Amino acid sequence: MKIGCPKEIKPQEFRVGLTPNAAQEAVGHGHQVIVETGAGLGAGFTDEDYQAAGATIIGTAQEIFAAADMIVKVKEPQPAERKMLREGQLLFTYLHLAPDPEQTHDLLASGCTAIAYETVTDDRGGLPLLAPMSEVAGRLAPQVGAWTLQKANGGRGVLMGGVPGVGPARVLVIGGGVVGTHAARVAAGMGAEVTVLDRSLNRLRYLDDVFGSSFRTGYSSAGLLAEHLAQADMVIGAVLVPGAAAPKLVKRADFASMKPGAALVDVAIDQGGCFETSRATTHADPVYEVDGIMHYCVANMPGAVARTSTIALGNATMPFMLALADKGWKKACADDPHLLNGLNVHAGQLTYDAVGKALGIDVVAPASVIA
Ligand SMILES: NC(=O)C1=CN([C@@H]2O[C@H](COP(=O)(O)OP(=O)(O)OC[C@H]3O[C@@H](n4cnc5c(N)ncnc54)[C@H](O)[C@@H]3O)[C@@H](O)[C@H]2O)C=CC1
Ligand SMILES: CC(=O)C(=O)O
Ligand SMILES: [Mg+2]
Repeated sequence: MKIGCPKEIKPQEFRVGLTPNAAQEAVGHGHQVIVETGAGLGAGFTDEDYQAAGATIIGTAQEIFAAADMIVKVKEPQPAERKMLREGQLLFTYLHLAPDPEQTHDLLASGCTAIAYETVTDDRGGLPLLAPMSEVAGRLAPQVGAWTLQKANGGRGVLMGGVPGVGPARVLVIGGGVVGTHAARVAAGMGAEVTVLDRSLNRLRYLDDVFGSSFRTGYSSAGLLAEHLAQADMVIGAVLVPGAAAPKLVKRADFASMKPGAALVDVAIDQGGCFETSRATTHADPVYEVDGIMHYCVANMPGAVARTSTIALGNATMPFMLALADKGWKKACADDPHLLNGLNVHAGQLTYDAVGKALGIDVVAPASVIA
């Protein structure tokens, strides 16, 4: 199979879909790998690194999209990339379709087959291709939140760990999954007083068992959420209902009871965000203010630490990428129901229920398109 890796074109996105190590594995499996010139530079990989791995360097994205059987990327295809996708071509990348009707319609119109990293599952109920980037974004969230809390950035002027004689920042994390756990660990490590709310009692039990007294846990009811919002210096939004648009848990009306200059970090923004007032921002202009509350809503946070993120993502995607290339997508999905769960679009039809529900589009059963 011919595997194509274009340079990412989303603003300030420095990750790349294939590492030289992944390219080398694919070449070792008998595949041809074509990489756009400069695609890896943001993550510290040169064209020569890819050539040494056996890949061919190509001058333009147009040539990659025209030649490749499978396109491997990081972020959802941008409008210019969507125009280059074609019937029968396989796209393997993050998609986040539920909050993005334009992208969904373009993918359907292209006739391509699209497998979304974020809905591939594993045996333990996890999302193995979302997890590495959730680990990164979770660990980044208190760091960017602490920056947002600084006075010059519009924040409340509160130091995460406080100092002797002055108490620490209060950090509320909504959603105790991968993002929430890593965010809580780092915020607690910075000395903040941290509470994590979740709707899963099993998850709260796990957090309590593993992290003991380093942060508190609570059941995410509207009443408890309101209590904690009023106290918080920083709120990290980390909820997920897989594939679906994020529930809007914090409303604009809640801001009246919050501290002026509090920082909201909406990591769930790639699924539409869990604060009513959230809209996606970029690394170039990450923060805006609504009613005195600062919002950080960057939808590709891991792009800020592109080298760490690219390697972490590549570690997770490689076996799936190789299965798709070795077997073709139909057999790879037939053999692995977890990979089949990643199928969102095929030949003009949606194949993922939560996306169809969010956008009001009919869905066909994924099993029916691999039969
Ligand atoms: N902005 C960015 O750059 C990035 C965003 N993300 C996003 O972060 C979000 C979280 O991802 P993960 O932590 O991997 O998901 P996860 O599935 O590990 O955790 C989500 C948690 O939310 C909880 N939850 C669901 N509804 C809730 C509610 N009403 N109240 C409280 N908790 C609730 C679930 O029980 C679960 O524990 C996703 O939208 C993901 O796409 C992930 C990586 C990067
Ligand atoms: C998960 C995601 O949206 C990202 O890594 O950019
Ligand atoms: Mg997006």
